[in-house]
Amino acid sequence: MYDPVVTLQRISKVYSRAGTEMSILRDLSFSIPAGTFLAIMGPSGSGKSTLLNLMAGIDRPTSGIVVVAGTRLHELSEGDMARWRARHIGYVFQSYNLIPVLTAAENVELPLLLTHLSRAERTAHVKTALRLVGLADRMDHYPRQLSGGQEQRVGLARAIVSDPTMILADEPTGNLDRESAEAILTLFVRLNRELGKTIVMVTHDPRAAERAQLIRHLEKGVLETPP
Ligand SMILES: Nc1ncnc2c1ncn2[C@@H]1O[C@H](COP(=O)(O)OP(=O)(O)OP(=O)(O)O)[C@@H](O)[C@H]1O
Repeated sequence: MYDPVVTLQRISKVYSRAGTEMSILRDLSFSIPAGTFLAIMGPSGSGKSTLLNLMAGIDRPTSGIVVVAGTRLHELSEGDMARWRARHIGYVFQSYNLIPVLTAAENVELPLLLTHLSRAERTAHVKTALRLVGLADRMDHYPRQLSGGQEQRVGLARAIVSDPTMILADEPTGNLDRESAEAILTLFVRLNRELGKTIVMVTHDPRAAERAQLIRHLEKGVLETPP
């Protein structure tokens, strides 16, 4: 158990475009205790996805140190980072990002292809993950044969199948109707409460954020706790 799971120390992120520098995150420091379900809110363009991607090791800060699951991410090579990410991060995307030519079960199995698990073990893990999201009867369906809500539940099964240290979700309910969104949020709450998963969710939706234990607002590159 890593506690805190995430520590950000004096993180800054600056993008340069057409000779102009844009400071997206400014001297940001905070940590996320193990077992937290945190929602990050903030206006469009405030850097929420950038912040999530720093925690996932998908992006690197301009300055500052990111420590996730006991690892200082800047010390990893790209190859080590990919292996580290497969072990520790489950990522849920707004637009699901399922591979259309693979079935639900094959999509969920993908992260396990990077592990040493046997085929039989992989199948067992895939079944467990799909059962957990209530889609045991849709294993052989292709994404086009699923509703948006079901596709996102497959996305969530793929994120949890390797039992990662942390789940990161970028607007996971952004493309869903209210009922499907509630189903996904209820799954997040269960994963957090029953399995102790640390979850960081970026969202615009105050009703989604309310389901988290903790809400932080990103405003002009700084994280604020609402009153
Ligand atoms: N690779 C990049 N190069 C240059 N600018 C970028 C890059 N990625 C993001 N930005 C800029 O950084 C800012 C923050 O982007 P980010 O996607 O993190 O915001 P966000 O809060 O997640 O927004 P939204 O809610 O609209 O998804 C935006 O102004 C964006 O244009």
